[in-house]
Amino acid sequence: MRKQPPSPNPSPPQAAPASGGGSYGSVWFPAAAPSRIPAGRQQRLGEETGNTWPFPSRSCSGPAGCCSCGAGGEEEALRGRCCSACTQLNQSHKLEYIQLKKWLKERGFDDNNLRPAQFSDTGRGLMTTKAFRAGELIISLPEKCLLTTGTVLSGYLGEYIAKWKPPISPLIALCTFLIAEKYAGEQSVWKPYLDVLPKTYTCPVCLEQEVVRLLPEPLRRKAYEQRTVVQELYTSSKPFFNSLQSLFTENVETVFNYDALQWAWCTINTRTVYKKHSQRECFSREPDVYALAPYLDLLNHSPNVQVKAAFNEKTRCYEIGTDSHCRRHEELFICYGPHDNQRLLLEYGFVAINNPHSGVCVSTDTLLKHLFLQDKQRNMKLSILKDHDLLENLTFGRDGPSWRLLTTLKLLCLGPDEFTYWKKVLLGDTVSARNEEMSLNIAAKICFSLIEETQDILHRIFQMKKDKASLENQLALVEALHLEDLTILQTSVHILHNLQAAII
Ligand SMILES: C[S@@+](CC[C@H](N)C(=O)[O-])C[C@H]1O[C@@H](n2cnc3c(N)ncnc32)[C@H](O)[C@@H]1O
Repeated sequence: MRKQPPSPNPSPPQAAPASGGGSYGSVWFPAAAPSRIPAGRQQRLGEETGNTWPFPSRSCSGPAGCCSCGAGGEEEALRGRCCSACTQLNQSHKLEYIQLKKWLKERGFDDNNLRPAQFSDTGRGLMTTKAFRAGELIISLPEKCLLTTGTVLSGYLGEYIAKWKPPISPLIALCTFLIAEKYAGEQSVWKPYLDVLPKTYTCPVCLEQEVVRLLPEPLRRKAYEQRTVVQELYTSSKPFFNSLQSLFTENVETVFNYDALQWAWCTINTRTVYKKHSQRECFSREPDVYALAPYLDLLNHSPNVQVKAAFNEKTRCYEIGTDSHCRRHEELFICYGPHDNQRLLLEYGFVAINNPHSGVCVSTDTLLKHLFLQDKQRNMKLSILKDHDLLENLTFGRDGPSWRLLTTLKLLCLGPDEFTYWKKVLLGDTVSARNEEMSLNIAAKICFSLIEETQDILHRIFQMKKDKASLENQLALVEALHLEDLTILQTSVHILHNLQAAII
């Protein structure tokens, strides 16, 4: 048990300077993560980017009478009965959500337009109880409900953080708070929020090694980096954790163990919104941009939605507004950023089906395997490509091979008599029909070899799912990623086939 309970009424987080100011000053988009987390999120929800995103495309294709079609009765919808296409289960009657709503109401948040629900395709999320018009505010969460470093400093940890040298990072301050409060259990003022946080996560740092080995590159490398980052964070924070011993009757090493830090790190990495705080002397220089936003953080991601989100300095609420119409009894989505599936898995531990931002990478190794070793100009071509940054980010997407990939292949396929035209290729001009045909043929060969590799790995996952039931969820996640890649590659094959037919 912790000796000293947290202050019963932690004062509200310190006011942060304008992070966009005014209503919807900025967009729901993440911020630069501290440089010590290279494999973590580079941006946080709500950071200003100048971008906005398209709005919920999700609509029920179920039979008439289904709740989400709008044809069914509200009662039926709220009971969670639905067609198979949009199966959703209202969760708001559950004790943990009733307590969370009560806790939020005490802090000025009372909302009846959204309710927690379990969705068949996206898991737990928020369902609308009314239609939203474009431009309407969908949620406005008072500052009092936010958990920031201000919350941490104003409580019992404040004096320990203030006197600790070298200063800890804002991120580790938040992790420490989450771990200590979770450990406090019934005594924690934040219990209603902590009770609805996920118990486990599926970010790569939490995946078993044998599952990580099944990830495609470059995600696999980043997954290892993420593990190292969290392990190093744990090792470097241990002396600070030890300094908190007087707060606990138990050994702090039991309270602040590696699993606890991993859980807290994932909570912050997957759930915080962007809220900038001014630099404080008691913290290291890493950016202080995190805010945990209870309830609001139940909103799932869709790459096809458009919302605006920011902390409103006038109303002192974190606000999200929609840019399009959203129907009643549908899952309400926000957009975490224009991320491909590898990034979604790395930073949030999930994969979005039909993600328009996803592509399959062609590594330099794969490229080189398909080139002619006897080409005397090979090294010169590779050096030109390197100078023009055309050996990285070569992809197959849902619209076929990327311009970068095709340009790279066209340059590599220049015949000895065509080599002098390499600048034309970089400008996007056609050099010869032979060059066009050859580059498309190699693109198709690469695509077929990637399809084979993906099918092999899917087969391995299929076998492992049978042998290792305990890894079922983790394997399903990696399987979803590869299945999406397979769809992209198969689409690319068709597109390449049409392009080849067009030039013959
Ligand atoms: C901010 S939380 C959203 C609420 C979360 N589903 C929950 O139950 O607490 C972000 C996490 O939700 C999950 N998530 C978000 N969007 C998703 C989607 N489209 N499909 C599946 N899982 C999603 C991922 O686990 C992600 O790390």
